[in-house]
Amino acid sequence: MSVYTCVSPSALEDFLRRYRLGRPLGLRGISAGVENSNFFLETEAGEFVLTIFERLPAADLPYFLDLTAHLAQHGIPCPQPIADREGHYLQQLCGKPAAIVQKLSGSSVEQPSDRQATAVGRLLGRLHQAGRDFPQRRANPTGPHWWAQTARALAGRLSPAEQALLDDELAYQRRQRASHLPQGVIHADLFCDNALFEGDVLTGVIDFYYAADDLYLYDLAITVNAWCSRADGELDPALSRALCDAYQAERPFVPGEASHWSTALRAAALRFWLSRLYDFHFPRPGDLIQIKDPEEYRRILEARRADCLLPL
Ligand SMILES: Nc1ncnc2c1ncn2[C@@H]1O[C@H](COP(=O)(O)OP(=O)(O)O)[C@@H](O)[C@H]1O
Ligand SMILES: N[C@@H](CCOP(=O)(O)O)C(=O)O
Repeated sequence: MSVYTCVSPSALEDFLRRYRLGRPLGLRGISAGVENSNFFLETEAGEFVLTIFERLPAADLPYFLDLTAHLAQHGIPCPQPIADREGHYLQQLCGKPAAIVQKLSGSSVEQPSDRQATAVGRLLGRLHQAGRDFPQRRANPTGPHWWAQTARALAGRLSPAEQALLDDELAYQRRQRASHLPQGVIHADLFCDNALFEGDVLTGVIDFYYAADDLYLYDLAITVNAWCSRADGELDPALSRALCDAYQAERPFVPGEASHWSTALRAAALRFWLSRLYDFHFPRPGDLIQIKDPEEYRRILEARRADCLLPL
């Protein structure tokens, strides 16, 4: 659970006066999430989610909020940001940037079914298409440059086996070239806890705070690793097929993407192994902090390396 900032009742009252949402009726810290402090907020106007941005660069926040608004306007089920009385999505609370967004119905699943994987694949394909005419650009801050920087920060803290795996994978990824493949706005963190369902119906996708420009295939690989990996790191072939087929029905692959698939899966595994290692070795202070297990992503990375010619 991650709540890094406590909000007093008077601070909340002052904050809400800047919106047309009436008075606060309740505020409850949310038990999931890693990056931001999130709260379910009830006001006289209904239920919302309040996010206090803890470590995202302030200059990037309009991008996330404008992107979510753009996708919502293009039919993607995601939380429409709520504008304040002056029409701004971004405000300040407890001296930090903050925003209120629409609360979506549904809840996340831990063990997705084939139908749920299909719904996620279709949604991701639609999201990539809907992002095509979003005018703002954002380079991916957790790309290869960040991998190398994070690896340097972790030096001396890893076991010899972890260090050897990391060095070898970084060297492998440095030799790959993919800049000719289709790119655009990607979600970049479409894990099971970032999709909401009612039964098999996908009611929403949330948490666009890693969204950026990068390869669509890499986003699909992040999603497949997150949704279709077994406890031992191996892919569940039926789930993976369901998700990828549904994705391709929305955005068919171009030549060259299939042959890059295995590299994309490895890159996606490496990225989350690194961030989890970093959070494990450099935990942040806070009231309710959730640290995700790096070992899960080490197993996924090992399994994708062993399956190095995995067909798409
Ligand atoms: N708009 C929303 N509607 C409903 N629930 C939400 C919404 N936004 C966040 N949540 C809940 O809050 C949790 C954490 O949100 P998330 O954006 O993933 O946090 P973080 O950015 O810290 O990772 C989610 O798993 C979900 O349960
Ligand atoms: N999904 C990532 C961590 C990022 O946290 P989120 O709560 O913002 O999705 C992981 O599982 O490592």
